[in-house]
Amino acid sequence: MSECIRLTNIRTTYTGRTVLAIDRLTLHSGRIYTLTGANGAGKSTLLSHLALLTPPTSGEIIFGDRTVSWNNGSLRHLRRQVTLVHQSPYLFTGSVFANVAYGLKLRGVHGDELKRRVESALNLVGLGGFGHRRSRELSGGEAQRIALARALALNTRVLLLDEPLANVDRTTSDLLTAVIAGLPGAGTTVVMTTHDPEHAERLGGDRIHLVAGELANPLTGVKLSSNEGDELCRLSPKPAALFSIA
Ligand SMILES: Nc1ncnc2c1ncn2[C@@H]1O[C@H](COP(=O)(O)OP(=O)(O)OP(=O)(O)O)[C@@H](O)[C@H]1O
Repeated sequence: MSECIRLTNIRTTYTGRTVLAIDRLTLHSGRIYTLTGANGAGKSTLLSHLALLTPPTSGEIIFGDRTVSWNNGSLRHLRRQVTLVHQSPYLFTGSVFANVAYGLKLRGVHGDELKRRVESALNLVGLGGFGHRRSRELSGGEAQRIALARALALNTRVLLLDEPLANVDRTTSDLLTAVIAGLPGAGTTVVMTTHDPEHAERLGGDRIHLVAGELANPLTGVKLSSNEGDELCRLSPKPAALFSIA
């Protein structure tokens, strides 16, 4: 199993307060991770580092085989391999097609290839045929699915999803869960944050659980020792052992 992202000795501090302290964390290619933790545990901060949007105060991030350097042009190249879908994604005024096509066009995809990739992404989220709809006329759940389609169309190496299931009904949640669960098969590394243990269980994958900015066992809340962040799959509980669902 090849390494996709490795974090070493990460410390992130705001006004003198350490909000993230991760000695080692390794994410593998083609795996799915659910990122859990209470409000303020550091999930968004970690997601922002993984998206290469903000640097930690100290420590090292290795992306693929490259150490991330925060102040040179290579960052732009690396960022193109990561997509972050925000909890309340912004769709600009215009058609659904234009929204999904936007990032592809920036990457130089045009014509039939553009059309094919947009339609295939819309089909994946169950909204085939929605291309002509106005984005402002979508329901919240539909907008969430379009935002996911926009990310899927880019087919990046890493997909980061911030609470994609938080504001959708059960049917949409099931559909999105099935789509997300299928992504590692295509080689994508997925990290999805959630407050809801049931969502984490339904999606499966390995758990990255944070307690006050540190990696912890999702079952017990006990902080991990420094090398356990490399072995999350060993620590991730089997669903039935963790939660019972009605
Ligand atoms: N820009 C900032 N300036 C100062 N403190 C910040 C900043 N961003 C985050 N924090 C603090 O860092 C800690 C971690 O915040 P973060 O948003 O990463 O947590 P979270 O787990 O995503 O929380 P939530 O579930 O509420 O979204 C919190 O105590 C927060 O107040």
